[in-house]
Amino acid sequence: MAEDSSLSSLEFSSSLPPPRTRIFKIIVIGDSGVGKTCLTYRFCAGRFPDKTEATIGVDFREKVIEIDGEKIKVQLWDTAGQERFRKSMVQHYYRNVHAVVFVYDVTSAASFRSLPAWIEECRQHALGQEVPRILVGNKCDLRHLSQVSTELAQQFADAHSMPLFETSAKNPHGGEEGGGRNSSDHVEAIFMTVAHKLKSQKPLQLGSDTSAHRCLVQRESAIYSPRESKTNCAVSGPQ
Ligand SMILES: Nc1nc2c(ncn2[C@@H]2O[C@H](COP(=O)(O)OP(=O)(O)OP(=O)(O)O)[C@@H](O)[C@H]2O)c(=O)[nH]1
Ligand SMILES: [Mg+2]
Repeated sequence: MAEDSSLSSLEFSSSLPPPRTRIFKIIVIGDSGVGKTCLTYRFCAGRFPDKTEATIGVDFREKVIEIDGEKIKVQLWDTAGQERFRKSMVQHYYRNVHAVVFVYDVTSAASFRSLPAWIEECRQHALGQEVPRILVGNKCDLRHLSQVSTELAQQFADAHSMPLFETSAKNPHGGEEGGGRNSSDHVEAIFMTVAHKLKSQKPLQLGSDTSAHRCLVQRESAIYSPRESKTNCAVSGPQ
């Protein structure tokens, strides 16, 4: 009998679900060519891609990071900047999103001027004010070609209550290629900052209502704000 009960407790413990990994869905948006694919690739693969083509629809990149002993899956949605490649996907970008990264290219004043339109798109998709937004000026390795001053970008960021990061997906340690300047933010640090912010905003909820369960019951049509979503279920692909 004693043997039986120890067997069943062994079976029970081995059938427990493995520790869950929360998913933070972060969308990266901005004009075509600003470097969204390169930035997300740099964060997830750790290097600048050899070659990129215009993104069609969306590409997903994921990286599991650890914050305070908790494993978190950062799921980056590398969206298409070209209208014709994004229009059928836009509503999926914004569904259950946890944070938004706006990207402009420091060598393109036009990409900076487009930012209000990207912010407006977020508004139209009813993104809650609690969803963190950050502003990233990319291609800082080409400072000598810069068309957007840090001061101007900072004013814009302040006006929209966003932190500003200036970086380079190509040379994330900053500065001109081969030069000595070292003023850019590291790509890794930027996404880690977002993840830290999300983690502090969404403390891990313990209890029977597990993330796996919620993911299963979450309906495609269900719209809820990330604040309501205590367990951060995110879809794993285009819906
Ligand atoms: N010098 C420099 N070039 C970059 C950097 N980031 C991206 N690029 C280049 O900019 C071009 C566009 O980069 P992508 O990452 O494909 O741009 P995107 O924003 O994803 O464009 P879409 O997919 O069309 O929306 C490519 O030729 C990249 O090599 C950077 O930090 N520095
Ligand atoms: Mg792209």
